[in-house]
Amino acid sequence: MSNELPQDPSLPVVDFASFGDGTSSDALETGKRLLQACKDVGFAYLINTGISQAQADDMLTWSRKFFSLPPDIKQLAPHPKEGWKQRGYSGIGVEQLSQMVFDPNELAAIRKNAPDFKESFDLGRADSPHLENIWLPEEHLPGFREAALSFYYACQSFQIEKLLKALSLGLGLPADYLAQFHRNGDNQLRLLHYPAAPAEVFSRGEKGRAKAHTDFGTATILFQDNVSGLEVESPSGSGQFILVPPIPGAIVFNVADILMRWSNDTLKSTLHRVSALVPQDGTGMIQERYSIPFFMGPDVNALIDCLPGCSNENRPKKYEPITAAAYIDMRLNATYV
Ligand SMILES: O=C(O)CCC(=O)C(=O)O
Ligand SMILES: [Fe+2]
Repeated sequence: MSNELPQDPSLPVVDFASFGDGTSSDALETGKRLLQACKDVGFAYLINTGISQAQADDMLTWSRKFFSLPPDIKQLAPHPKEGWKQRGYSGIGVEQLSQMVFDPNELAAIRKNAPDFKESFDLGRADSPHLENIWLPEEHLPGFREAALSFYYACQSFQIEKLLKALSLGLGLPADYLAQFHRNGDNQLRLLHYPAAPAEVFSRGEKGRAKAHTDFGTATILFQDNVSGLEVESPSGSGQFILVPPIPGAIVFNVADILMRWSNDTLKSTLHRVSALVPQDGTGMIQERYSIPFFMGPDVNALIDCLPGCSNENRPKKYEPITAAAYIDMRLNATYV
């Protein structure tokens, strides 16, 4: 796999080339480096993960094919109404507004309410007892199901065999420590498509790509096509956002909210967003963008209690233990009030 690393990448780079099965001193070094990135920024570029750029490109090509299908076909795999059932196809938010709003207050209200201008398809493991995948009838896109599941399992293998081990080692814990809370594979692969649109609909705030947010689960890895847009809040505390452009061969990693709580806020779940960047091609159009996050979550019955080594006299435990299920319920209730 080729890594054309820029001179001064905007995030720390963590190299898994010599991680092996997580037992060597090199593996410990990788874990420490990853942990430092989690403390400093909450984000990193990962290279030599074992998931090749060719695999990611192949999945991005499937994603393009999927989203190019007619809307009524995509609707044959509809996302359930219950927001927590993260499976199947979600269409682009219904357009809410006229192009002719100039009142600043009205515009501010619209900006706040404008749905993200994107469509998505979610899937998980094939054998979940409580959350089944929702597929298109196979004849509409033969091979899609198999390709998507195989990519899902490639991400999960990296998660279990390397990433959670590296995090555990970095935290000074046995390599398999975090994996024991991730036995059921409650993860989610999301194909995302941000359609092209004229630049002014973004600059006027009528459409956005993804508003600033943190992710819910343990951690996320993200594959992007070659259209930039992901931005991460600067650790300087200035409130500014740093562009995280795609680097061929590199995967973007971030800590999510459960891991931040679990680590007594030692590791950071950092705000990030997707902006519509105006290309310098004079067309005035914002290019479409495809990305694929893999959201990792602990088993629903896992007890999220301060990890060993993350609290002491000077840094007392901030949070009560909570099961992952109760935590997620709490967050969803806060979102949909
Ligand atoms: O599309 C991207 O690059 C990031 C998406 C994201 O942050 C999310 O879906 O949580
Ligand atoms: Fe995110």
